[in-house]
Amino acid sequence: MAIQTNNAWPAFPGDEQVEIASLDTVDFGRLLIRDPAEIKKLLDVCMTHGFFYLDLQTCKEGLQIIDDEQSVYRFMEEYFAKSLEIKMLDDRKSFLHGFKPIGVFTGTKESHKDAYETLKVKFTIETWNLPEIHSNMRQVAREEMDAKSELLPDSVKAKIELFDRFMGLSNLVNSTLLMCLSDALGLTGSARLEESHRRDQKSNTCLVMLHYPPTDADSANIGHNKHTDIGSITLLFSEQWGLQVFDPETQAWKFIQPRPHGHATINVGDSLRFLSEKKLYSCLHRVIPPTSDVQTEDRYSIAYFLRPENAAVLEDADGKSVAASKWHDDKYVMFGAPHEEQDKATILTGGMETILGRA
Ligand SMILES: O=C(O)CCC(=O)C(=O)O
Ligand SMILES: [Fe+2]
Repeated sequence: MAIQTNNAWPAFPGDEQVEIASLDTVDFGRLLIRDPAEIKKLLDVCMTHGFFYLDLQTCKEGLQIIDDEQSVYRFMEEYFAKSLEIKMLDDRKSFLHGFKPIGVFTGTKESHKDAYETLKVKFTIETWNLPEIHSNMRQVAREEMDAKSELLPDSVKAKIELFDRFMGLSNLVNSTLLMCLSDALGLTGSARLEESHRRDQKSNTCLVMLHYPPTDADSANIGHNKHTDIGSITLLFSEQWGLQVFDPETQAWKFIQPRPHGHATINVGDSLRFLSEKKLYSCLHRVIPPTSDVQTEDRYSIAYFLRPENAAVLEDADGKSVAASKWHDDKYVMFGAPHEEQDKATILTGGMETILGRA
């Protein structure tokens, strides 16, 4: 469906008419109270598209995330405006911690590198997973542990209360989705999805803040290459255009319209697809400059990646058993490989290109 992008809000940067994906909206407040109809809707969208909007305006926890989302954007604007030299002090050479400069991974176009920088946050202990701890004590525990952490950037330490709350609530959203999906799939006992995302086990769950600065048409860096997400559920926020999803029906990329001030975008990742005996749909997506190869505005996005415990065993697209942590590490290595190598294996797109057609 071609949409008049000049009527869209937020405004589409540019005069071009582009295809926009029509995504369903799931109500988070209804999921929190385990509304059966909403749970069924959640399962349906995860089995058909694997990408949907989550309305966060219908409960107090959701409203708090929407508020905090704005504070995280303000933090990001300030952080990414620093010089590269300063930001590199936070480079931890890690997929889970600290700063990543532009150009580490492969871009959307042949022989181009990526056009985004990131700041990743993972706390030493995930205290929000311990509901029995009173929130004040939780805060103290967080501050004491992470004040000493060499992995956590100082600018994050300075906003620890904001990140603690935002990541705790993001975790609540993603684990609620996981529980509802287990219910909807009729899973019981050790087969429930929560059982491979246990609170006291090590995982690669983390928060990633992404910044796509303006670029020229002749830049050697472009976009965020096509991929499926590594983990189970991604909670994503952005106020700017650029995210696209591959539509198998038309075999074309479609833009996802940002819906700021109330909605998150959710997508299913490879691990959840593999854990659900491939019943759930891990969708193929990418980020490109909305105006023909030129990124005219700064784009900021916030992704909270829920991933299974490191030791969980997945059956990948080729039917091979792989530990969740190995799938994570191998996929990150593949993000940096040239297109030719990426196209030879199923890892970059979690085997979804076999199902969807080649993007
Ligand atoms: O920046 C975005 O909107 C999406 C980023 C993304 O797909 C990812 O980091 O996995
Ligand atoms: Fe992604």
